[in-house]
Amino acid sequence: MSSVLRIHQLNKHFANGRHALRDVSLSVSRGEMVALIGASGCGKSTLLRHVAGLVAADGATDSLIEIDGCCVQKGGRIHRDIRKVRSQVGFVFQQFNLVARLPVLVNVLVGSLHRMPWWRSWLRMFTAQERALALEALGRVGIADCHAQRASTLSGGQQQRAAIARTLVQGAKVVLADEPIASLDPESSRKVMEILARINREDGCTVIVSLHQVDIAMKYCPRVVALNQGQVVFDGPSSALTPALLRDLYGVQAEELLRPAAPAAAPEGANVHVLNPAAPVSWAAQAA
Ligand SMILES: Nc1ncnc2c1ncn2[C@@H]1O[C@H](COP(=O)(O)OP(=O)(O)OP(=O)(O)O)[C@@H](O)[C@H]1O
Repeated sequence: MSSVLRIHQLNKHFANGRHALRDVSLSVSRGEMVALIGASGCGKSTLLRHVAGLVAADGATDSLIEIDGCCVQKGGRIHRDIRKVRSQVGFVFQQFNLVARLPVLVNVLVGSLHRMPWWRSWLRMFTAQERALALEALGRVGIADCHAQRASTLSGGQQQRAAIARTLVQGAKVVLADEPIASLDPESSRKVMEILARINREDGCTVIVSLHQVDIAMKYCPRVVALNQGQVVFDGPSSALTPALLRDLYGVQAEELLRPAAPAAAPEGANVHVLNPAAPVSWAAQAA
């Protein structure tokens, strides 16, 4: 499989001296669905923001980020053609990032702005074809009937689904989802994760999603990358992760990752690994 994302020797110190990313190197193949896990403050958001070219890495280094062979940043400098690269990358934020007062359909149509002349985007003049595409995307995430409502009137889960519809309209090859379910109830979380898995499966879209709970990462993502204090400490099949390994990697912080998702998140008959920190042996046996 060809590599769609390449990260080489990424380091990031913030102005306050915090060393948030330490020599991060990763390669993600086209069509993979990868979970980025780690305790709070380990650098998940910082890494995704670097990949999207929203933050520059430390200068005077050999760092490199490429998406589909195009440079996002090199040696701490964001590439001058970053807008072109960003058009291939959909970013789903924890807090949805929709324009609250605008209708849902217009929010989704924002995903097509990069394909139209500036005057049309400025006047918000969308063609019938663009509207049809946006409606179709809303249908795929199950909220077509909400298209005329203001974004602010949707539930959190519906807003997140609208944000995913926006990436569909954008035609993103890579979707970066930064804790997309962190503020959602279990049932909405399940729907959002199912939709991300479906666009990965059906559209061949590469998905990298940061998550707090290991059980959700294991259920939806065949590959897991775990960070600890800005460093990649595990990169491999999610089935290889065990509570014992997580405790080795994280020490006391492992409890944060092992906290199971609420049972309501599990669909009937689903093969969910419910992580019980009190019973690591049986869970490890199940995962093996
Ligand atoms: N703009 C900034 N200035 C200074 N420090 C920052 C900045 N952004 C992030 N940090 C620090 O970098 C580290 C990594 O933060 P980051 O938000 O990437 O973690 P995270 O793994 O996404 O955490 P969470 O799961 O809580 O969202 C943290 O210690 C954070 O305080």
